[in-house]
Amino acid sequence: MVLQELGGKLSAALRKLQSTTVVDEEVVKAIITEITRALLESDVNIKVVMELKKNVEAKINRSEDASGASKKRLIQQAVMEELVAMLDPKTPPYQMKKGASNVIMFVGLQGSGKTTTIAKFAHYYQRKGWRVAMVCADTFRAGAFDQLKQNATKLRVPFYGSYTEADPVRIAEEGVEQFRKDRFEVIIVDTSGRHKQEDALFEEMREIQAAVQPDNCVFVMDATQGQAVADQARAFHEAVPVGSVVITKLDGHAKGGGAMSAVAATKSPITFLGSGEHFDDLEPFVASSFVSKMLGFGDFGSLLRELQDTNDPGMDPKKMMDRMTKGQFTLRDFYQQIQGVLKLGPLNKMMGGMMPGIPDTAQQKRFLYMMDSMRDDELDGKVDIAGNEKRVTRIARGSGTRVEEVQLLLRQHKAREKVVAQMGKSGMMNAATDPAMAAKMAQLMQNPNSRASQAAMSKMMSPQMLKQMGGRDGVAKRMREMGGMPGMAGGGGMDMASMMQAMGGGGAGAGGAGGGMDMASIMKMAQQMGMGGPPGGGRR
Ligand SMILES: Nc1nc2c(ncn2[C@@H]2O[C@H](COP(=O)(O)OP(=O)(O)OP(=O)(O)O)[C@@H](O)[C@H]2O)c(=O)[nH]1
Repeated sequence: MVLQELGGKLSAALRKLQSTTVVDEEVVKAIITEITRALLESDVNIKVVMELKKNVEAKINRSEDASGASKKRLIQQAVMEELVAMLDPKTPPYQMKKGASNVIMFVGLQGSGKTTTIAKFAHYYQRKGWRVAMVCADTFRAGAFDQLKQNATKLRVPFYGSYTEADPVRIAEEGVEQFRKDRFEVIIVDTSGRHKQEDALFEEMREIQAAVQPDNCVFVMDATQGQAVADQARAFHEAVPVGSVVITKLDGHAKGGGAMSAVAATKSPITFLGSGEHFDDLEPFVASSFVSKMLGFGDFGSLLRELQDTNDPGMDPKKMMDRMTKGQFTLRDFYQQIQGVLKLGPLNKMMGGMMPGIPDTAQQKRFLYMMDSMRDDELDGKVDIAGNEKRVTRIARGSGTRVEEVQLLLRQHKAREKVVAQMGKSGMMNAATDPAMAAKMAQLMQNPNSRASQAAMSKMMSPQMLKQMGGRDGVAKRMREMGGMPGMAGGGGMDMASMMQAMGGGGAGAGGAGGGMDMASIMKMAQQMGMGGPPGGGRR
């Protein structure tokens, strides 16, 4: 997770709200001051910070007479919205077209992390099942071709380049032509960087751009310089049609917030963030999800996007739901579920708190390692492992765990399988995946403090679930808590109600992950199975 420090400071300021009962002018002022300071410390431009402050204050002042609880929510919502607005240039980025040749030219200064990012980018699309190839048109830096070649070989991605040809335009043209002919879907062109912005670099970029006619120019930029990158971003933007930006080296860097807001100000959409030196360290960027995650509110949006994007047919969430409605629950399903829970972050903890007997995060991860050592037929429940001592020992050894732990995993899986089988038989699973029910729950969550909503919510639950939640009072308490949670009760595109509706509706945006991923089913399944959340995305 990038920008931890800033996130920690911002959420600490917001958490103060939770502990105060009286929200008077002084409290509001103190919180806004803390947020302002946190942003300035992460090098966000002072003008941008002042604008944000002004907007938050205006939003709060507009509803002067709001009561304590709703005022808290209002402040949290306003902060969320303003942070999202700061990072979202509202310019749609280039959309990759499946089945066509998308030529993507990467530009950036030397050392910005361009070549590394290209490998991450290739890996990202490759994992999703796209046919990827790379062209090295960086003839300026000695060793650039070797670096790209090494990465491409590790990733098993075809590459094109030359040790002898000195003309980058010619290499780019030839490489792209060959890969177009071979119908590659993502053709990445690496171009040279220079130590600083100079005319020769921009001229070369323009020539390559004219020769290969890329569908998108991705500008790679190093975050460590903070807001100072604004000039650089503008200069590249003027030289070539930059369609998206990747910001690198955001891992633990104090100035990241400055770089991100500076880029957003140039109206170039940020599409990915680099957060380390490994191929996996690339996070797709969506402002609302990012802010929500940064503040520690969990990130349903990107979880669902991952679910939709997953390319492994065994990990298809729709198929998983289909199987579950039939009462089947394989180890592979268990794997997906644990992954989903792990991705929920703090929300995992919150939901976990509702249910006893949930393995902690470390144990969940060890379960994943064990399942990584299993064969497909074992994951798919075609053969039994529990009775095969040799396999249990082998799996323990392969995953660096103990035999008893593998047995624990198998027992936990069996227990869940039993519950799903029962639910499947009773038809409860079908009710749980009913979008109308999700919409109704969403509506009720809009008034978490109303006694009528609490009663209606209780009525929607099965007697066992109601009992588990501590009866009507327990449901009321849970609703109030969720309603009072920032990001849950509205705003920032992350509110519980619209999330439920989106997921339940199965339509646009985050929803539609097989139509079966509504909040009601997630909550219900979580309740029934002693787990914390929805099934997770593709397996690594
Ligand atoms: N911590 C961290 N390091 C990164 C990240 N991205 C790249 N790097 C490191 O930054 C250094 C420069 O990256 P390169 O990819 O070689 O740089 P480049 O921009 O391709 O350089 P040119 O090809 O000369 O333009 C390398 O040591 C990378 O490992 C990131 O997201 N986080």
